[in-house]
Amino acid sequence: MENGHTGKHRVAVIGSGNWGSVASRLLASNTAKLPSFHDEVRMWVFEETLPTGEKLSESINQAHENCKYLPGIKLGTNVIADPDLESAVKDADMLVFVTPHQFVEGICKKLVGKLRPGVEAISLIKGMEVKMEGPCMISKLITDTLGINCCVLMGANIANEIAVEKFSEATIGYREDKEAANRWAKLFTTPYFLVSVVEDIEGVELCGTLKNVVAIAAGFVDGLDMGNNTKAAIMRIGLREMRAFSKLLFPSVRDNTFFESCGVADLITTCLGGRNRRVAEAFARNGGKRVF
Ligand SMILES: NC(=O)c1ccc[n+]([C@@H]2O[C@H](COP(=O)([O-])OP(=O)(O)OC[C@H]3O[C@@H](n4cnc5c(N)ncnc54)[C@H](O)[C@@H]3O)[C@@H](O)[C@H]2O)c1
Ligand SMILES: O=P(O)(O)OC[C@H](O)CO
Repeated sequence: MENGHTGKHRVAVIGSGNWGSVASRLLASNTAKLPSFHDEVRMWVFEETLPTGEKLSESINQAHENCKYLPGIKLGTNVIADPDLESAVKDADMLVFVTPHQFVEGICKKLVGKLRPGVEAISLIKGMEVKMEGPCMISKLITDTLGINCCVLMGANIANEIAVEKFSEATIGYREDKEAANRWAKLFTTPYFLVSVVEDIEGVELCGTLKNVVAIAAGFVDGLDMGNNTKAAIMRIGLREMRAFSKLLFPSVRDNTFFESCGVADLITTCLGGRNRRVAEAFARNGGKRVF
């Protein structure tokens, strides 16, 4: 697959929160170096007005920094913030979805009929839609709404650590199209971000989704000062339940996927340092009442 205009792939990132900004930075460092990609990474920004009165997208383009979601880190001059969704994706043939999961359906509906032919997608979103008919994976939502192939990238990836180039691993899950998955792996791999590829899209995506539930339990354990042994038990039993639940939803899910970065490693990092753990700890320490 090649982009018709220049022969180079063009990347757009849909989302500019903490992980969206870090992913854009990482991708832009690679597109600047790899000859098969156009330098520029367009990053769609859900527009906000900052306390200074400035628009977030303008501030990003001026300072090359997302002062709200990733303060203190330069994104690279080739990351261009764009508050107009249609304009952000119009030339792209590689789309990275990285918004909170609850916004994806609305975004996809706005993109119907607006994409170039042959576009490929990848989802970095850890979550699922729960509909009346049952759970729906985000990659499937993207594929069904837009009629495009969609891989997933999950892993032990606390964004603030990747922002300062601390070593991390990640797992790309794909269905059938290994060539597309390898292209994504090339685009994401850096010396500090090591990506592996597995043919188990549901397994990889469910790991990224379900570990959040276990992390909340781990946060309760911390908030109740129950100790490390109890927390380890929660993580072990949680991993076993993640596997059982995943296989119940998709019998094709592979055991080995739970030993990739997207599985046990993401579970550990989220239960140690993730936001889901933190929020649950704060809730428990506050006697089960809302903190904010
Ligand atoms: N932060 C991490 O360390 C991390 C790591 C791996 C995966 N993830 C996953 O990445 C996804 C995105 O998380 P994040 O950390 O980049 O976001 P975030 O929680 O830092 O920020 C929220 C984002 O949502 C945007 N937003 C608010 N209202 C919106 C709306 N109505 N429509 C569209 N966007 C809106 C905000 O502008 C902001 O960009 C999540 O699924 C998360 O689980 C996060
Ligand atoms: O901060 P959390 O809990 O959303 O977790 C962040 C990442 O998913 C860790 O891999």
